[in-house]
Amino acid sequence: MNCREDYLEWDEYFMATAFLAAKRSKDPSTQVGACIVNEDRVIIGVGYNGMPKGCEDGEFPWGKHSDDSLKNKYMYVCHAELNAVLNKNTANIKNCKIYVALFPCNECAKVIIQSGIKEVIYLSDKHAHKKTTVASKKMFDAVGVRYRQFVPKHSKIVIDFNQINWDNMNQLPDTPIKNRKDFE
Ligand SMILES: Nc1nc(=O)n([C@H]2C[C@H](O)[C@@H](COP(=O)(O)O)O2)cc1CO
Ligand SMILES: [Zn+2]
Repeated sequence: MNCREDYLEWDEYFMATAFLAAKRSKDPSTQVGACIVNEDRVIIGVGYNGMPKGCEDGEFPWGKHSDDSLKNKYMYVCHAELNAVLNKNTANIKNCKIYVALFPCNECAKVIIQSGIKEVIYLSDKHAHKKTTVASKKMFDAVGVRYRQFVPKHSKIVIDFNQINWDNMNQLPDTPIKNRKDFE
């Protein structure tokens, strides 16, 4: 029997991991995820945008349009890239890659550079016109951090929790495992 052909490629897998992490975000307008991968293609850190630990939802705002900046999320929220770096489960992340849904802002660019990450793979550069993004690219270019856009082959990857209960191996019709004996 031949191997499956519709398995995820590495870039798809790591970007999908970043997007899955983003599902944890409580930000009502933009959910961002990030995934750090080492030279052996092992995931060593994942993060999403959220309030600092202990800064409770009731006390900190998720809005962004108040004239009082203390009442906007931007003062408080930790970006996905920062959390992924802080969550890393190994001391050394030199030469790692970071997969992230949005191009990193200038503050995260500093963190990425200081941590030794050498490549940024992003999906969207929708803030390319903003100075924060221009500053990020200026720093990445200066220090030789590579960046490239990930262009997905599929616009969706579906996770079906039920699929594990079906017998795909033998290409049987949608058959629950409990009825498997019927086909053996
Ligand atoms: N690279 C990024 N990583 C992130 O985690 N974020 C977060 C910060 C905010 O929580 C949200 C952006 O909010 P908004 O301005 O689109 O409503 O995404 C934003 C960017 C964009 O630079
Ligand atoms: Zn950032």
